[in-house]
This record gives sequence, structure tokens and C-alpha cells, in this order.
Amino acid sequence: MDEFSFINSIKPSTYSQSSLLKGIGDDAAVFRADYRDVVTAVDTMVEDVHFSKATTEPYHIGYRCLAANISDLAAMGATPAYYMVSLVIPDRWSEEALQHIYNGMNQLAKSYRMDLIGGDTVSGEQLMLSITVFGYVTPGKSRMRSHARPGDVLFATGTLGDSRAGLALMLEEASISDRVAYDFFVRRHQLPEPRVAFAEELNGLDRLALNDISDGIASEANEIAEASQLSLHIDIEQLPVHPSMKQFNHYLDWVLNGGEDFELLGAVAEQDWPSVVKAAEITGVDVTKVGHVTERMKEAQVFLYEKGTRKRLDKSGYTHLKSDR
Ligand SMILES: Nc1ncnc2c1ncn2[C@@H]1O[C@H](COP(=O)(O)OP(=O)(O)O)[C@@H](O)[C@H]1O
Ligand SMILES: Cc1ncc(C[n+]2csc(CCOP(=O)(O)OP(=O)(O)O)c2C)c(N)n1
Ligand SMILES: [Mg+2]
Ligand SMILES: [Mg+2]
Ligand SMILES: [Mg+2]
Repeated sequence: MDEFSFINSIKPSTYSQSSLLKGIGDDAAVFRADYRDVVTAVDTMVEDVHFSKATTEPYHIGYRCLAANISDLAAMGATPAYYMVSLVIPDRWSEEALQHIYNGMNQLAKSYRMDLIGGDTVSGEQLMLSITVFGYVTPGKSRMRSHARPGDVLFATGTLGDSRAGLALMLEEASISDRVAYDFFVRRHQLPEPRVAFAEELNGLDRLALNDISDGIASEANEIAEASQLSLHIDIEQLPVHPSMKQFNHYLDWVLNGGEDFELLGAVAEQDWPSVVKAAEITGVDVTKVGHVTERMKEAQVFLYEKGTRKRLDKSGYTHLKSDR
């Protein structure tokens, strides 16, 4: 199958979004924004960095890459609408495996009524999948990292470190005898659920800072602290963890720095905390208070509290370009 028949094979036969003017089949796609703010993000996944044969079926590669992108839309409070896919395909990848990548994306796209409106296909050495997403948000309601204020409650959705645990189990770096727990952690790695409905449910709030947890809460907390020029205080005992998590050695490192949980870390006014709890109930998501926000203490930084002691929590999550290059 050549490039053009491949594109034909993945081209959607119908579209869901009414704002679409031109999808696949011209030099570029066109959609109308009306009176909404357009939110856009791109995330890329590369073989042996974000996935490997041992951990991820082609279906999961497609699913996870789109999920990671949708998670960035959720972290801005946006409603997903469109996506574009850029693929670098090595010769050894079969046509069937490529279709499975698209099946994984389609599955998730269908549940958010997202349309595939374009992309690019080239041959290369290693599989690379890059997705650009577009969503809409009510004007002025983007949930920026700079929106935290002193006195805010700091919260996290779901449980943390699960994706890292799933990865370790599949790579046989760790083991667990409980089959149900094994399946839970692996599923959290392979099929993450972006918190779109929860973030949308908070649309009524005037102000809210959100960041999605892709590198690890230690990283994302520092990003909120820097962007808001404030200090964040996290209580280690309050961090939400799955009951089986504590069986693993070093589980705390996974909870703080594991990444790829695609949960949300947020800062909200104390008076709005009950609305956050309600939004979580309505959308079937767990939400936990993990700390609070204060004025900047010397530098904008994050502090971790454990049994009355305090230490700095640095950005030690996943980093692609190490500084010693
Ligand atoms: N190569 C690049 N060129 C331009 N902007 C980039 C590049 N890489 C990252 N960014 C931008 O830097 C910011 C942080 O990126 P990143 O840490 O990947 O965010 P996230 O973890 O939410 O995906 C984003 O605004 C992103 O668009
Ligand atoms: C085979 C394999 N090894 C390691 C990991 C762990 N891992 C790879 S990238 C990453 C961080 C998130 O990816 P990034 O490209 O930084 O996403 P972004 O922060 O831009 O959303 C993690 C935890 C993995 N998923 N698969
Ligand atoms: Mg990114
Ligand atoms: Mg993000
Ligand atoms: Mg990252």
C-alpha cells in the first residue's frame, strides 16, 4: 500500500463537528471558531521512548498518544473537537499494525466526538506518532498554570504513580501477586482516561489553575508555582494512591515523579473547593486535597511535608533533553 492509498484508508467517511468546513483532502483543514477561544496542543510519541513492543500494542500507541493530547485540552478546560496526525513509519511496520494504531485513536475520538481533519505520512527509521489537537473553551475560561492565588486549595484527580507501576510490571522491574491490581496498573498505563468531563464541569468557576500530570506531580506542581510566581505546599500523606501501590519499593518516587497518569493538578479558591468536589462526584472522578498555595517564599517553589518536616520538591520527573549535553 502506498502513501495515498494509506491516507484513503484512514480518511473518515463522516464528521461529527458542525464547525468543520474542510477536513482531509486539501492543502489544509478549515474550521470556524465563532465566538469561542481555540485551544491547541501537540504531543509526540517515539518508539522506545514512550512505548516499546514489550509494553504497548499498536492499538495502545494510537490510544495513548491521542489521550495525552486530549489531556492537555482537559488541562485548559477545553472541549476537544479536532485532531491531526503526523506519522513516521518504518518499513517493518505492517499495514495491519498501522490500522490498529488508527483503531486506538478512533475509539477515543469517537467518545469525544473528535474529527480527524488531516496529517502527514512519511517513511523513516523509527515509528513516531505526533498528534495536534484543537478544542474550544468559553472566552476567558482557559485554565492557565498562572491562575493560582495565595490561599488556594491544591487538588489532584485520580491516583498517582499508577502508569509507572504498570510500566514496571510489564517490563518485569516489579511484580505483584494480586491479578486484579496487576490489570489495574497495566490498564492505567495503556488506556489512560483524560479528565475532560471533570474540567468541563468546572466551567462555571471564574478562576482555576490546571495542569495535567504527564511528567510527574513534582514537575507539574513546579510549573504552576513558576507560572503563578507562588509557593505550593504538598502534604505527602494526602497524595492519592491506589491501595496496592504501597507494596512496591520506591513507590513514593513513582507517585511524585512517575508521570503519564494524565490526572489533573489544580489550584482553586477555598470557597470554590465544594464545587470541585461536586464536579468530581457528577463526573465519577476521585478528587483529593493535596495541599495549599501561599505567597512566594524567596523563590517560586514547591515544598513537600512529611510528618512535620519540610523539604523542597524539585522538578525531577521525566525530562527529554538532559542538561549535561
Ligand atoms: N519544540 C518546541 N517548539 C515550540 N514550542 C514548544 C516546543 N516544545 C514544547 N513547546 C511548548 O512548551 C510548552 C511546554 O511543553 P510541554 O512541557 O511539552 O507541555 P506538556 O507537558 O503540557 O505537554 C508548551 O507551550 C509547548 O507548546
Ligand atoms: C518504554 C517506555 N519507557 C519509559 C516510559 C516513561 N515515559 C516516557 S516519556 C514520559 C514523560 C511524558 O512524556 P512527554 O513527552 O514529556 O510528554 P509531555 O510532558 O510533553 O506531555 C514518561 C514517564 C514509557 N512510557 N515507555
Ligand atoms: Mg508536551
Ligand atoms: Mg500538559
Ligand atoms: Mg514532558
